[in-house]
Amino acid sequence: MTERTEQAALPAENSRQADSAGGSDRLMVEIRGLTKRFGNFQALKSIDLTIRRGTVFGFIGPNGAGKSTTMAILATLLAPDDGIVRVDGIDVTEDPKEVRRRIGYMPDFFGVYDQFRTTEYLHFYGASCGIPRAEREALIPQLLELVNLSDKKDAYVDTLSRGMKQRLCLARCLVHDPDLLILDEPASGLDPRARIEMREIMKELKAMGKTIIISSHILPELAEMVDEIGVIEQGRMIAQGSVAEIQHRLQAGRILELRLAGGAEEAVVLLEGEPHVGRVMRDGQLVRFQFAGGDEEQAELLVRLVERGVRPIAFSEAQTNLEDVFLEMTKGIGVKT
Ligand SMILES: Nc1ncnc2c1ncn2[C@@H]1O[C@H](COP(=O)(O)OP(=O)(O)OP(=O)(O)O)[C@@H](O)[C@H]1O
Repeated sequence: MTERTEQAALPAENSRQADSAGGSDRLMVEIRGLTKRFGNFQALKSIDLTIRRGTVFGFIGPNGAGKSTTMAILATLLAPDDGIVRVDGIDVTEDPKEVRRRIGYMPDFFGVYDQFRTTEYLHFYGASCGIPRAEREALIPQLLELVNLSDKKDAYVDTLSRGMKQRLCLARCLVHDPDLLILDEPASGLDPRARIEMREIMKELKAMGKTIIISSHILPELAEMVDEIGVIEQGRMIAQGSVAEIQHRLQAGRILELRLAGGAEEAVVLLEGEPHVGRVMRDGQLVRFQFAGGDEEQAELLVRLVERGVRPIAFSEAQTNLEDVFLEMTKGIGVKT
């Protein structure tokens, strides 16, 4: 864990600069050659990472891979040693104040002031962001509703469950309506129900047009809510892309599934003689095989199989989940689940 103060991530004021270039193709996060050292230890080794506006980005990697360090640099809490880090086109070292206006950062530890009631807590943060009381009066009930805490508006923070405290921290991150949310393990330590709730909130935030970076070890949870993933391992980015793209890259092609009306053994023999086909596996009348060709080759393959008497009931791409991909990529490295 990196040492830092979460307070420092709060924006100095609420005033939002006029949205610059506009358009969803604009990069919300641009990281090039990012390097970070702690003494002699190199925690980040020339990381490249880009995230387009409106993307929900899952940042995954085993313990100590460098996720929190990268996120703390994006949140302007740690200084990079080398490389370029921009949020919405603004360099984190050149203009950290302007970056802070655009981000909401939720660290992987959360300090909440237990003596506050939830509403007071949000007023406190809202005030420190420079939001006038009248605006806060209208905003805070909306935020509490968004994070499903309306019924806890008068509760003392120390009476909230862990999941509720997480959601309150999330509401706090949203007080100044940031464009980019940086959420370090928002689902960690939550029970399954609380995780589902967190996932639903992420969906709402995405619908509101926020760009979100979520780090997690809870991979199936991430798979359902992210558009893209980046895998980091020992301070290096080892992959970035959509879940499907990364699966393809990892498997050097796709896994196809052929469900047959009969004749699976003959189909296996035919497939083994086909170009682009790798390992072929059979389970009854279900045949699965690795396929390194593109869509066109896949269509031609099906035509040839049918011409040679194969009778498919279904022909589709097999679903593999994000957890399989991640474990495959980080084989041999301690993975916290
Ligand atoms: N302040 C620090 N001083 C020295 N080493 C640090 C410091 N902060 C982080 N590190 C080291 O840098 C590496 C990356 O840590 P980081 O917290 O970014 O990993 P992580 O991927 O977030 O892991 P986790 O999932 O366990 O939080 C680790 O080896 C960690 O021990």
